[in-house]
Amino acid sequence: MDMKESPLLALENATVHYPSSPSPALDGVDVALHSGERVCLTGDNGSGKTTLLLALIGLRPLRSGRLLHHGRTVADTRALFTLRKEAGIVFQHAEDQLFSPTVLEDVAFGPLNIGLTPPAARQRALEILESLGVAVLAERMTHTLSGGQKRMVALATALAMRPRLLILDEPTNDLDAKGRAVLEDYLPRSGLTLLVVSHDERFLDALTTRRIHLMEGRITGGSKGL
Ligand SMILES: Nc1ncnc2c1ncn2[C@@H]1O[C@H](COP(=O)(O)OP(=O)(O)OP(=O)(O)O)[C@@H](O)[C@H]1O
Repeated sequence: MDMKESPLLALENATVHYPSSPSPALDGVDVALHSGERVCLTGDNGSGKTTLLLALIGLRPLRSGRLLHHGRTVADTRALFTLRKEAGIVFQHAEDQLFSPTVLEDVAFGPLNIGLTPPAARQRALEILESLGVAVLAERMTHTLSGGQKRMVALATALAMRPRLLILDEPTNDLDAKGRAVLEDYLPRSGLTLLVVSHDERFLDALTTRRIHLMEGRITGGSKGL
């Protein structure tokens, strides 16, 4: 197989079950994400969007089917680790991923963890906060931020790891028009491969290049990218 042609991430015939639920949350899903694409994932509440995001980065185990990273099955912890280095995620509830006392410490945490020196990590964190227009928040206590500010900071923590792929679950929730405009400007210019779950049609139109639609755990519309 020509590895250049392989999608960055793909699921093949993927099925996910939650123990407490009789019907599958994902039911035989085939989907592929190629480098440079900006894909949106739509569907009703409970249709499986978040489950699909989690399955794509190996955070939700498959009952059957395969997860592929650059065309190779993600079959062990090492493969999962390599995948996670490339893929950042910002959860629907942004505060779930903020845990340091200050904004700057939170954004610098990942870079420090992968071995940057404290000054280099601080510099990287400041640059990212600056590029998202929220450098003024750097010294703020994280728990005092507004919902929209928390969302921007959570995005900064993901970007600080310099992922190739960014997965965003309802990124415009709590954002005002200015925050939304920053994302609409920054994300396409970043060159990142994007997978975005959103009900915000205007935002999706401005940002994404392809659409996938889920219904009751199955892909029923858009293009699977296969
Ligand atoms: N931890 C869990 N335990 C049991 N069932 C779950 C769990 N998480 C999700 N589900 C169920 O799996 C199905 C898909 O949920 P999921 O959160 O993926 O949907 P969604 O499309 O992201 O929904 P929303 O738009 O409301 O965020 C739903 O029926 C949901 O109730």
